[in-house]
Amino acid sequence: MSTETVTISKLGAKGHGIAHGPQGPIYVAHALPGETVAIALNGNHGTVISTSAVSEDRAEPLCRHFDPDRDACGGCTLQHLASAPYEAFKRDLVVDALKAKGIDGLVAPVVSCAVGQRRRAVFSARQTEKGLLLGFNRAETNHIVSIEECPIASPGILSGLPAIRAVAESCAAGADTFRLTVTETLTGLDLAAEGLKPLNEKQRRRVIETVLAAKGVARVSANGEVLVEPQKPLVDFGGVAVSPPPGAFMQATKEAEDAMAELLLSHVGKAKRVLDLFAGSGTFALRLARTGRVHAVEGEEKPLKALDQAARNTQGLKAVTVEKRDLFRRPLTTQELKQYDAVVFDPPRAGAEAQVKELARSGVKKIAAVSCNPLTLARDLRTLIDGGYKVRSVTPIDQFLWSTHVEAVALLER
Ligand SMILES: C[S@@+](CC[C@H](N)C(=O)[O-])C[C@H]1O[C@@H](n2cnc3c(N)ncnc32)[C@H](O)[C@@H]1O
Repeated sequence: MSTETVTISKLGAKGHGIAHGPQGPIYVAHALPGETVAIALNGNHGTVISTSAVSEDRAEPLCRHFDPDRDACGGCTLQHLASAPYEAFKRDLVVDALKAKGIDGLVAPVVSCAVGQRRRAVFSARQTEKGLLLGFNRAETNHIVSIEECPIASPGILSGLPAIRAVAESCAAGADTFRLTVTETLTGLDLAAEGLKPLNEKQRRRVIETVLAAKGVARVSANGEVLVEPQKPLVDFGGVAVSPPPGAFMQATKEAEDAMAELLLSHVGKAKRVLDLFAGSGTFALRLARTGRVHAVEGEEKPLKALDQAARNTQGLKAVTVEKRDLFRRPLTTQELKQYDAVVFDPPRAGAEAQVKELARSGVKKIAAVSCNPLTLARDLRTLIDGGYKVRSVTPIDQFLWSTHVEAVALLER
């Protein structure tokens, strides 16, 4: 390890300040463009010792767990960046990914994210000699930082921390680390533990007693199995009540979900036959079914069942059909796509490569692409453009405040 003084020239995609040293780029966490910093250099990573020229874009972090000089949690990367350059950074993640695929000039301003909106958080937990450790991992390590506050989490999750801790403690057996996904639902907190060793009868009883004594916990599951469910967890997808399965995917903030839904609904308009691909528990399908018949396709059985049940229990929706299908291996073919006026797709980070190849050859009039990865979105848009589609807009949506992740909705037509 050596000491050097460097000047940061830009912010990298992972939120590090990047300086150019004689051996190539040096990545410095918590440093901003324009700043001159003395660093302890380890390989091509620097740790700030002192800053002599402070950027005007620097902001005071809101959370005590962000402080790099203390035991900082790795949940946030960019709390030290003021809001205007922060939003420019997020927008540029999309702009740069599209540019690299020859797609220019279509990116709208970012739909912002406020503090206190995150309704889903994934905690790490472990029993120690001093008691239960519950928190978030320090960046790029397995070390758990115990959490006392979190400005991005919803008030429901924050006020539920004592109950979450008590349930985690009742689940914890041995010193192994496990993950606890906490989702705030309309009926209470939904807690899904994963990576736990199978619980014996005594441990199960302890979890049940803890949940019944705690306030505000709707359900606890371990490795996908429901242990106790005082209330059926319910979420609202555009006026349709859905009970998602334990640990199922859900958009991390309701505000981002609503923004995405509004964009794609305005584009799809009154299309009579709509296909929703990678449909999850029906976040978009159930909203789309207010005006058109919807076929929802998804790889996982349980969310699809929740979607189907919600559609059957709700008055005033057009017909909703569901299909379990692996869209990476068996995308809908050009022939199958013929019956739809509009297609919505919202794949995992890997994107929808196989499916867009079929879509690019199809006659579907309108497409809405929702994505959590600008790189695979750009690749997929390129395929659709080469197949004759025009991109009308791309809107970045900040769903993961102070992280380096960004969502985007692209609207296309032919
Ligand atoms: C980003 S989520 C979107 C879910 C839903 N649209 C929503 O907004 O809640 C991606 C979804 O794709 C599903 N998925 C992942 N791989 C898949 C595959 N190979 N075939 C079909 N669905 C898949 C996941 O189960 C998940 O529900």
